[in-house]
Amino acid sequence: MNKNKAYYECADIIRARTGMKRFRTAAILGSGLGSVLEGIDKKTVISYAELPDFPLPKVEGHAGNVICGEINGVSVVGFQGRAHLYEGHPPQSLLTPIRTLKMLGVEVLVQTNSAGGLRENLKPGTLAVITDHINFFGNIPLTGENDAAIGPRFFDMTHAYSPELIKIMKRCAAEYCIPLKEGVYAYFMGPNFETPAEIRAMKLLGADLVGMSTVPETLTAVHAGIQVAALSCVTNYGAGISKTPLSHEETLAESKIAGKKMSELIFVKHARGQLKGTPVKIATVINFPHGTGNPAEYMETAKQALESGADELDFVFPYRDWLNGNRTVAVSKLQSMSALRNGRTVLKIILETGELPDLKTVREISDVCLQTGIDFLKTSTGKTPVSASPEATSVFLEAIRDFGHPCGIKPSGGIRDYAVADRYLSMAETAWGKDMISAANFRFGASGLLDNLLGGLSSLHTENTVQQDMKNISVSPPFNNTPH
Ligand SMILES: O=P(O)(O)O[C@H]1O[C@H](CO)[C@@H](O)[C@H]1O
Ligand code: HPA
Repeated sequence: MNKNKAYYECADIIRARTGMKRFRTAAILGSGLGSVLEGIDKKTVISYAELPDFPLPKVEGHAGNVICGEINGVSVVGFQGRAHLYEGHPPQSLLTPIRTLKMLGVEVLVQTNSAGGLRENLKPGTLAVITDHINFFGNIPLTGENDAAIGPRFFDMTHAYSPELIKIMKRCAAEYCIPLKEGVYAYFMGPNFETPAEIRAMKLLGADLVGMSTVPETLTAVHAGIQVAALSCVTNYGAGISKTPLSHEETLAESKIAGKKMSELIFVKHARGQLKGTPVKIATVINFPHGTGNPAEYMETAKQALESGADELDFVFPYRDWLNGNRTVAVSKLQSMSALRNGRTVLKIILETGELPDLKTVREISDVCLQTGIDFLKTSTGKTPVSASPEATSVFLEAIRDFGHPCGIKPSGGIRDYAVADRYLSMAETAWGKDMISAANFRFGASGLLDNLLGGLSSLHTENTVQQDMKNISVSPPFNNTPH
């Protein structure tokens, strides 16, 4: 290999600055997605400007930093932003970042980008894994003399986007209940967005996504023997499909939201890794937080959650349907959710009691839930002005006692200190009898309570119940807000 190439020097600088010799995995973070790796461990940030011959992005949303560190003990190097050919960079200048990765020992490159969606199911906000691409623009980084030490003159693109990595991405997304679509990415050089006719043509040719990046880097990486995976964040429908004019502002606004989902995918995984081998149970919220979700979508999410090993589902009762007079609709949604359970699933129903007009309604809905055979009545999502209340909890306790079959309760939302928690517990003891209360039928929504409990645990007479309960942690799917 020719030692004069700038990418050797870039790799040396990165090694020296980070003290890390080798990086296994790399990520390129597209428009507005630069924050995805912000939370990595042992972080070092190096500006592209410090690296010789590194093309500097000039577009907003591309910070131009190398961010290095570790995720779950795996060394990662990320590029916050990329240079695009439409910025006027010579195509060959895009070789430097990818070959720097090669010199650092990178085996897997995960690319992200913002893209237009060409199909109805690829609506803004969707994440899609790229399965292949279409490139009609000849001027790519590998045009010109070939460096045979890096890769062959002619190289195969049959599996440019590693089928193995695609499988892993899909598995991870399913595990963390992140809806993930897939599609073929059509590369346009830009900087203009495409015309409606171009979009129609691309659709006919089999494209699902469209964008102005990723392909030069994929080609350069595949040539160098690096495995590629790529994830598009759909920020808009393609021209002619979108009802509004396309703009980079829209790209940035949408990708900011999706960037959070991407980070959560990475860091929920991190948390999951840490929980491995512990008795901590995984619960996920469904139809959260308003109980107004699209049944097809939340049923799919619940299915995926169960397939991925979730132990518990916290379903927000469609209380707005109920309050609008559509009681049959609300009950049928509840029954469908209940029917989805496997033998070991714990189903908790969040009634959102603070939004119900009176205690009579709390009782009516509680009775319907009990007749459906659910496992816990839960007061609140914590997202409404009024959350758990002793009055609603008392109605739960009576309804369950009258029903005569086991069902637990979970006061949740706004319970922040153990004195208050203790009051709820005393209510349950009075209603059901002290010996009847256990972690199997009494829980708190503990997220705001946990630190306080840890401080005062030893003095609490219900130590065993609370400790047991703390083994049940709720993990919200990344598309939702965290439940309380
Ligand atoms: O592909 P990334 O770099 O994410 O950015 C996409 O967003 C920009 C257009 O808004 C274009 O650069 C397009 O390619
Ligand atoms: N076309 C090209 N690039 C894009 C688009 C698009 O519709 N959206 C985001 N990047």
